[in-house]
Amino acid sequence: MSGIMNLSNLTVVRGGQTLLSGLSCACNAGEVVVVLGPNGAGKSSLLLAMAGLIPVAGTITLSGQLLSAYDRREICRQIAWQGDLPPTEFGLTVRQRLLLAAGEADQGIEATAATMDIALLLQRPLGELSSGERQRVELAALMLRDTPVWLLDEPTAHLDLKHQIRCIQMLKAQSANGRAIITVLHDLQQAMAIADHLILIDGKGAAEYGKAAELFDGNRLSQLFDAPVIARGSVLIPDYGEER
Ligand SMILES: Nc1ncnc2c1ncn2[C@@H]1O[C@H](COP(=O)(O)OP(=O)(O)OP(=O)(O)O)[C@@H](O)[C@H]1O
Repeated sequence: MSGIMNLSNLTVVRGGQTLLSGLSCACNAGEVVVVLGPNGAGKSSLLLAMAGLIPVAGTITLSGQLLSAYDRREICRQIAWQGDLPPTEFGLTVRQRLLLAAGEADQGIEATAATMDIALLLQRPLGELSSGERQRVELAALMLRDTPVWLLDEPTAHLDLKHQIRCIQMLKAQSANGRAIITVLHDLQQAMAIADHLILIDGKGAAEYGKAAELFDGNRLSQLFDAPVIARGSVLIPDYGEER
């Protein structure tokens, strides 16, 4: 395999529990890998492993070198991370948060703020924003960092429908511009809209990697989530039962 990030025979153990074992995959520039699986399966743990933040068995390479051989600063130059909303201490405004992400050059801040629909929030303190507004700020901060790899843990969390769509469109555009994006998602439609490849983690220690077109299958996803997933035309949706 020859992606910008390659996992080979990866095993992740946490709290004495094997979350996944034997996972091999290639994450290529210009492609989106979506990680799906039930709560507690190990999706966030896999991203932490890919950022070099928790120990693993097997190998992870980044730009052709072992991840374990990089220092933290170089990993940060190559990988950007979006996880839970960070704390809002220090009284930073939105503009100051974005300046920190952009490395003090304010080039691109206005355009990025427009893309994430936060232009009117630039002077506001982060601590006064709603969760969805803060999530949009964090996505804008991500866009301002010039890293080839993005590791995203539920980037559409907290977002209303308009901004979920905007986020998914932004991820498509970023991947078309050459970023390698590995993202955890819970929404099947969002996953279908952007995934080139999928990593399915089943919560029992098994993980599977493959082309999205091959792994998006109602039976397979029903089994994965232990929940009914039905096909409506070419779209897979959760079965909530009869409509009222
Ligand atoms: N710091 C930790 N030490 C030990 N075990 C942990 C730690 N953090 C998480 N775990 C355990 O590892 C397992 C996987 O957690 P993880 O957060 O990776 O799941 P997830 O698939 O991202 O779940 P969710 O969909 O709920 O966000 C869980 O059983 C969790 O309890």
